[in-house]
Amino acid sequence: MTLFTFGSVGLSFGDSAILKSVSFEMGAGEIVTIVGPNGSGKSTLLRLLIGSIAPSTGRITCQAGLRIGYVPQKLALDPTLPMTVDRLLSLRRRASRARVAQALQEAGVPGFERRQISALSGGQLQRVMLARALLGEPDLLVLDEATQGLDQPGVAAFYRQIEAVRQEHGCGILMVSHDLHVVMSASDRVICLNGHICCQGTPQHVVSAPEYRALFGEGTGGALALYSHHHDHRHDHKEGAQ
Ligand SMILES: Nc1ncnc2c1ncn2[C@@H]1O[C@H](COP(=O)(O)OP(=O)(O)OP(=O)(O)O)[C@@H](O)[C@H]1O
Repeated sequence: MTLFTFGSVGLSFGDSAILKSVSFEMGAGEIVTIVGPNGSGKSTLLRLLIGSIAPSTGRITCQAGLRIGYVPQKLALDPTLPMTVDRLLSLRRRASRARVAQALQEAGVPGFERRQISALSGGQLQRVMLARALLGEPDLLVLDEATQGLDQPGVAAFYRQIEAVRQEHGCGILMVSHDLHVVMSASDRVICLNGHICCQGTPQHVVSAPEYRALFGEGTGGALALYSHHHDHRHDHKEGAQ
């Protein structure tokens, strides 16, 4: 079953083409990761999917009644504002205590209802945000760099939680991430975006690219090698560029 389809989607802000002819689809229960350099349009693609902006060209089709749970990059909340976890979780929709407790349990922060948001660690806050997304019983979880600022064990633990959520709920998961080495193993498919889809495939396919070896131990330099593999085209996003 297809959750959504992007058909030749393009997006321009004024004169700048941010996304050009992006076509892909996601099946139920798939984990797909979008990687790409800064400013390559990853967050914009997610914003198109959740409907907060409309495409300039092309079409986005979603399965009828598709429920999307969105985990943002950061929570835009004044850290000095007193706010408990269960208050945050009930801001958007009312949920029973039992349901909140269950969502917190599934997200790996059981019993956190009375904690102050300002007193949570980065990893705990991301799990609370995951619990918030789970409350809507999503068919598709969308995560925008949800592990930014977490340390290496925190990142790995968060992805393990995501995989457990998929097993439990069978929801599809679409995420943007810079944690390439971790998402490679956790994803069914990786899409490299740079204004357009440069390449995509299974992690094994990507791993077989010689540049992937450069990812290990070479930090961002290695990661960026992935984006440039097999490129025989330009990235100036002008009309006519592939
Ligand atoms: N509302 C907007 N108006 C004008 N330009 C925008 C707007 N939103 C995003 N952009 C531009 O679109 C481009 C893509 O931004 P986007 O946030 O999608 O990139 P990204 O791949 O998620 O980057 P990063 O890895 O840095 O988070 C950037 O050049 C950005 O400046």
